[in-house]
Amino acid sequence: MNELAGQLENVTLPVIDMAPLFTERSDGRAEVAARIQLACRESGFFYIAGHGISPQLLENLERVSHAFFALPLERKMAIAMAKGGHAWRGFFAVGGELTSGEPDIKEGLYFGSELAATHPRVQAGWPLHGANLWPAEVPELQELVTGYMTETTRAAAALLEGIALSLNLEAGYFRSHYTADPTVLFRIFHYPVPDKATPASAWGVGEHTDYGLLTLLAQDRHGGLQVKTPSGWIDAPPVPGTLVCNIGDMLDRLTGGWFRSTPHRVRNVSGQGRLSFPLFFDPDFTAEMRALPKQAAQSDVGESSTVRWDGADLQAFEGTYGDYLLGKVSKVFPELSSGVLPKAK
Ligand SMILES: O=C(O)CCC(=O)C(=O)O
Ligand SMILES: [Fe+2]
Repeated sequence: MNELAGQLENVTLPVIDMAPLFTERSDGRAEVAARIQLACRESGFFYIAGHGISPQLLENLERVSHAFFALPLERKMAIAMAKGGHAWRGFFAVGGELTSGEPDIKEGLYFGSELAATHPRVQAGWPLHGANLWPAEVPELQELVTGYMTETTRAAAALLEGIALSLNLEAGYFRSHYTADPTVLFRIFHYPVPDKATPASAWGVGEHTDYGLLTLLAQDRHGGLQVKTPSGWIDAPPVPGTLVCNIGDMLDRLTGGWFRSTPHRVRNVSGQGRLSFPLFFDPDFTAEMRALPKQAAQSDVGESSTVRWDGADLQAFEGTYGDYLLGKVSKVFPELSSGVLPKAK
């Protein structure tokens, strides 16, 4: 951790070394779990070190992603999301996503678990299930994205064991109840330098919370991510070698608000194009969302747990994770969803 020390001066969120979660050492695991518990209750955001993801892989992914976004718009549109249909994959242009009702100043690529046309869920026409779209001009992207998703999913699964321990549940609790067949979505975002036509009030990503269990975010050196804390908005600047981790609405729902799904937003003021790489490690599409068993520590839920950034009553949600996700997706991509998604709750 020493080499990090100098980088941490402007960082107020905790950095948690999760390496003990990859071992059998119960004392080390308990210590990590205690730190996770504190972070999830305080802000729902922390950095993870010791995640096991190859820095070389991330470096290559960054280089190749820049090459993709530098293509002319019409070449990027060759894999536009509309062509991914139900699977919800491919490219969207700046202004194409409305995270909190207004167009975001970002473009991006959507990926997910690769499912063949013969997979029963694809055959049955399930939304958000299917094959990824890959750009012909940047062939290296496929192997890099696939490798990054594999490594980051492994880190997320280990981290979820730490979260289970932090809730007095057995380490495998979430795996056996919620993530045996997880919903894994991965995105690459490019936040361009705002041009003269961009209103000063516009956001790269508007204020929102994430939908599922865990988000693991790699960001390049430019920064711009802000997190809402009880004492106001704070920056979550890049810390080399770490990822930002935050918990989503479903962990908030499962813990009755004891763990926070915290609003965040992005504005790129670096003067250069910014890349970020969020991976969402979420429950099975079919998993029913209800409160955790009683032994999960969740006794002193404060009032803030019921007052949400979007006015929604998260604790009242009942249904599967798929229901929840489709409801969200149809709001952030209204145009696309009207054609391809079944009516969501
Ligand atoms: O780009 C970032 O730093 C954050 C992206 C984000 O919040 C999201 O994709 O949910
Ligand atoms: Fe987010």
